[in-house]
Amino acid sequence: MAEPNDLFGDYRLVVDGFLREDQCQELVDFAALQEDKNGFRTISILEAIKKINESHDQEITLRLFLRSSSIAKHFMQRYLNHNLYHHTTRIICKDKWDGNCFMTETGKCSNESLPQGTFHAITYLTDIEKDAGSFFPKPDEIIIRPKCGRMVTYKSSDPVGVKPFSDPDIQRCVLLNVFDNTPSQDEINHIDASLLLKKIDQQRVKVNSNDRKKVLKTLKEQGVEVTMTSKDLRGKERFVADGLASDEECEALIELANVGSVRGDGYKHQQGTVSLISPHTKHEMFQGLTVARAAKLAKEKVIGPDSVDLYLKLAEKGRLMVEKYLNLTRPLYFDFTHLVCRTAVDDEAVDRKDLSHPIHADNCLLQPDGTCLKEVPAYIQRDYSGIIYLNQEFDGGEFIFAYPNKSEQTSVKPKCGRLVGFNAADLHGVKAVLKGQRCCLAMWYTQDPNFKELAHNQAQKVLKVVHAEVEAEENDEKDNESQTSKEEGRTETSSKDTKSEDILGHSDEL
Ligand SMILES: O=C(O)CCC(=O)C(=O)O
Ligand SMILES: [Fe+2]
Repeated sequence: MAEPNDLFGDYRLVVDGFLREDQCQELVDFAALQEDKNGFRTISILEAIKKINESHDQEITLRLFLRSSSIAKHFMQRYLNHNLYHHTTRIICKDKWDGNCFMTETGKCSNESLPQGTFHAITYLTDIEKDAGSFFPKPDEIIIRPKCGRMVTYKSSDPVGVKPFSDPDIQRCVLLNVFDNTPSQDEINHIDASLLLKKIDQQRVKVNSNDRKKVLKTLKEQGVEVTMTSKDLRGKERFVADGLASDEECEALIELANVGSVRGDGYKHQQGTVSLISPHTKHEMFQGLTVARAAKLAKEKVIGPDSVDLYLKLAEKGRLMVEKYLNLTRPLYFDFTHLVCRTAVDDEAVDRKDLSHPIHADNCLLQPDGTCLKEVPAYIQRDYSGIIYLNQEFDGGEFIFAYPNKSEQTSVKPKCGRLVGFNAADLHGVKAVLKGQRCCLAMWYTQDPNFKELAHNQAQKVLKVVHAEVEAEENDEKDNESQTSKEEGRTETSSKDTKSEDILGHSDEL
């Protein structure tokens, strides 16, 4: 954090870490469809409300939009130690700026517009290496580099400009928050937006409680069957269901995990560096693939889109089963989804006393006295967990529920298509994987829509584009082939079939 002294001016602050990359991307995409006459893509809270009223599709993005500007407001209030109100809240994206006037962050030349409100907070949504910085011209010029999640604040009367940029690869997007000491329309828009979201929540609860039987029936028809109940597992909200995935599906996902996953993925924050070795035990290797990374790899054509479709589809099946079987009236949302494999490093290490994953709860910090503290850094928003296993060809690796003294209570043997669903506060762990590789799809769910993982929606959008590209390539290929066969006569027609099969085969490969 850079403070006013470093920045030569009162109320000038630069603070990093307000948004993650996926959140920046989501807000950039939200503004993408709204181009105004000056070449800006921009959306306000009021325009967002209209959009959500037309279709609830992007309700989750509105939540993020509201939350991001509320966090900025709370931060400023804390810093200034007095109340503030929203005056203007807008996402603004621009592709180039020729610098023909002193342009402010609102996109207007400074001589065209009077500064509005009392304080400005600009949160960058895109990373820009050169040009396009914000700058304080006085007393000495200071340039701030745009970077996703970085917020710069200043007094509205403090002149701040935007440096010109023309590189076609640059898109400069910011979340503009103007605050004032008295409430105005924008503050009311924020309240209206929150009420709209509450209404959507209530509707969802209503629909949710009505469709339980139907969904469970459909899942049953698809071969899903509960094989261990809460009684068998000696806990209130626990079950095991089989038949969620076929052998082919399990194989495809294991292959996806092995091709696309990053060793140590998901645990970088604990380790400092990415490591081959599991964060839980030195006898195992740990690799994981997030939904966001899977979508990225599909976009880069490293993996086929079908395997990512399958990843999302299976996760959704698991989510539905946990929500419906446990009869939860408030919907479950993905908080985090991870395709994970654990592999024994040394198949000979048979007398291991360690666990593959020590006894823990997914939403609190287990204390030596057996109590569990629901405090950050635990993921306290997580309410339920679900693990779908993908194989059984390994030694050890049983999932166990545990007593507060960490001793084993009940155990579940993984196998392809088996789901274990449980309350995220239940103590559990994984026994050592003694030989081979153990893969599963791990899911953590929340009932707070504000924590809904953005990656699933973002991945769906990416997959739509990738599928369209693959289809277009296939059609091009077919056109070329039919052109060639027309030119070369009937003898060549068989090669056309082989070719299109190749392409399909390739996209189906993973
Ligand atoms: O893989 C399993 O069976 C459980 C893993 C687990 O509990 C976790 O990752 O939090
Ligand atoms: Fe866990």
